[in-house]
Amino acid sequence: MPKVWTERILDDPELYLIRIDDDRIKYFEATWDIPEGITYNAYLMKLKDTVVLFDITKKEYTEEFMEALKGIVDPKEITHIIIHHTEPDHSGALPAVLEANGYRAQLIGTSFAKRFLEGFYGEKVVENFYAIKDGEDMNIGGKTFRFITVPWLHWPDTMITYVVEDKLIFSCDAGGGYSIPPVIDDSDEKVIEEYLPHVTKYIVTVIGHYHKYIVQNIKKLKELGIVQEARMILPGHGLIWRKNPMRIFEHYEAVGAGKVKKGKVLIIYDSMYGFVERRMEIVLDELRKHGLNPVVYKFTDKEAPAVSDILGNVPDSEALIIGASTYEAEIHPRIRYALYEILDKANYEKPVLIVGAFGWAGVAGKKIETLITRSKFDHVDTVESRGWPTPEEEERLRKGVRKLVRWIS
Ligand SMILES: Cc1cc2nc3c(=O)[nH]c(=O)nc-3n(C[C@H](O)[C@H](O)[C@H](O)COP(=O)(O)O)c2cc1C
Repeated sequence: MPKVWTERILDDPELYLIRIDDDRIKYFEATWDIPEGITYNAYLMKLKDTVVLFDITKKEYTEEFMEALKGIVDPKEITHIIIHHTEPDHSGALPAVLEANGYRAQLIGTSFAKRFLEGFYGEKVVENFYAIKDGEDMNIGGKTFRFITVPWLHWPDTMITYVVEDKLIFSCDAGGGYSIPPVIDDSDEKVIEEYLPHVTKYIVTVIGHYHKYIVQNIKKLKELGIVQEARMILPGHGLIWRKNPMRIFEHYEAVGAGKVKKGKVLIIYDSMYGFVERRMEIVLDELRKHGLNPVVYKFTDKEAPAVSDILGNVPDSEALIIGASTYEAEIHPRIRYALYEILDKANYEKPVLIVGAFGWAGVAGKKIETLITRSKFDHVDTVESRGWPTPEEEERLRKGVRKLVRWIS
């Protein structure tokens, strides 16, 4: 059974969090390994003669959500449902909520959201849907609700709500992260330190494909002045930010821009029988001589790290070293997949050194080089050879690392 939190988080206005801790999930979006789990956060605000529900939850947790909701309000009393983003982890239980509500509530979202909801759940769900314009203000229960579109954070339908008088930002996916924090907000520094790497992993795997929009949209919100003055940021996943609301958007900006941790070098390689591995031992030795901090992920016959974890380590790395064997005239399949995702989700301007091993005709190194050259990454060197590395090969590898070190510095 997932833990369900129904917490009153503000008295004025009367605001509740309904958080479902999904500890059953293994692969977010049927792709990203998240043994750390995820939470789905919805919020409910009671105002004068008005009850506003912000987002919902995943279909799988409809029963738990309805029970929690009924503990706070009679669903028939809900007058407005704000849909920030229609992805079914936030909207799956919408038909059940509307059913219990007798279809009285007005839905509010972008015109994209209306189209998507109709496609997901049918016409009836959007019969009473109001499509907002970017920056539009609506008076709801005596408060000014400002709706601001933030396209591609993380779908084209996405918007946030700013409750002007109370300076509250309901931000849905933006500001969210993986894992199930043991508390609901940012009051404990230790919790935040453990949580932020899960936020980075979430940003890269979920929004990474659109990471330039992270920077653009936060700039837009800053120009509107609302990030700086926000009293609370209330995302659709993970911690609520009320002690230092700016901090989560600063973290998003840093990841979006690929802000580096000095000295961190991400190393990814496969090795079936130890030939690439031997090369990487030489590379690691040379890196350490230069005082760099390697973070290593390797695919062998004993281990296969999650690509989601590798992706989470790209944004703050100063450089990448990719090692691969040639496999049936291709890049080894594990590295092929990891690289494909890096280029799609974590395509940053960072230097890359390529290391390859082959049996009869090297292909992997050249193929990786072509992919890197066409991406935002900078190609530093490719060192590829047959079988066990000779002393000359060892020197070529060390030279490649020194070139990378010079590039970084
Ligand atoms: C299934 C398989 C397919 C391979 N295909 C190729 C190939 O197409 N071309 C090549 O030159 N070597 C090929 N090799 C040889 C490896 O690339 C070579 O042994 C390399 O040194 C392996 O490094 P590793 O033990 O670190 O994985 C293949 C090896 C295996 C096991």
